[in-house]
Amino acid sequence: MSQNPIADHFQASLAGLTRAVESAELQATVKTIADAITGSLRAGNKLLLIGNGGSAADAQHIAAEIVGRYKRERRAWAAIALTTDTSALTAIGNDYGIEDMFARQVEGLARPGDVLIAMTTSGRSPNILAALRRARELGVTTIGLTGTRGESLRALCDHVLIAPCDDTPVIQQIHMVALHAICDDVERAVMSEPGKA
Ligand SMILES: O=C(CO)[C@@H](O)[C@H](O)[C@H](O)[C@H](O)COP(=O)(O)O
Ligand SMILES: [Zn+2]
Repeated sequence: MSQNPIADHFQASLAGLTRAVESAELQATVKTIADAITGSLRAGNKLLLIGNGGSAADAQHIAAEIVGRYKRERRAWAAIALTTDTSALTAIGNDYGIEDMFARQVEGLARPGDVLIAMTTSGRSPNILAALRRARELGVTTIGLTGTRGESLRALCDHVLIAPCDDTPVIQQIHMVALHAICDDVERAVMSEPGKA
């Protein structure tokens, strides 16, 4: 700790990102996840995203990159953040309980071959775990993004990206860098196929 808490914050962020960029395993996982999403979108399926709090905002951010565009001019691809429909979220939360708020939307909207990205920095949020379980039952590819507290997510996911850190905001920052890298890789891959752009 220095006398400058703001500088400390930047340093903590930098330290987390440095550990991430130095992890060959993490880089390989990012590529594996990108390939899974590329394959799903190429086959006409869709990407679903969920998260709580700041990660809910991140879910929306990435859905917008896919339906809109990341960097390249192309046709729209299918992605939806299940964090945005306040009527569905409040109705499900009120009638069934918060634990079901994403699982019920997954049940209604997901189809076999789709991909679900679930972000949880703790790896323990019951609404995220319930959605991953429901997705698996439905034949959806499950991807968990978490931090070092979230190792147990592996049991529910086809692929898990663990940010090498236990601090929620830094984990979220690493998730966003990884997700932008994934958007870039998916855009390059799908657009390189003739007639698929
Ligand atoms: O954005 C932040 C902290 O940076 C918070 O809003 C944070 O996302 C919330 O506390 C979430 O409820 C944490 O949930 P989770 O990541 O453990 O699933
Ligand atoms: Zn935050």
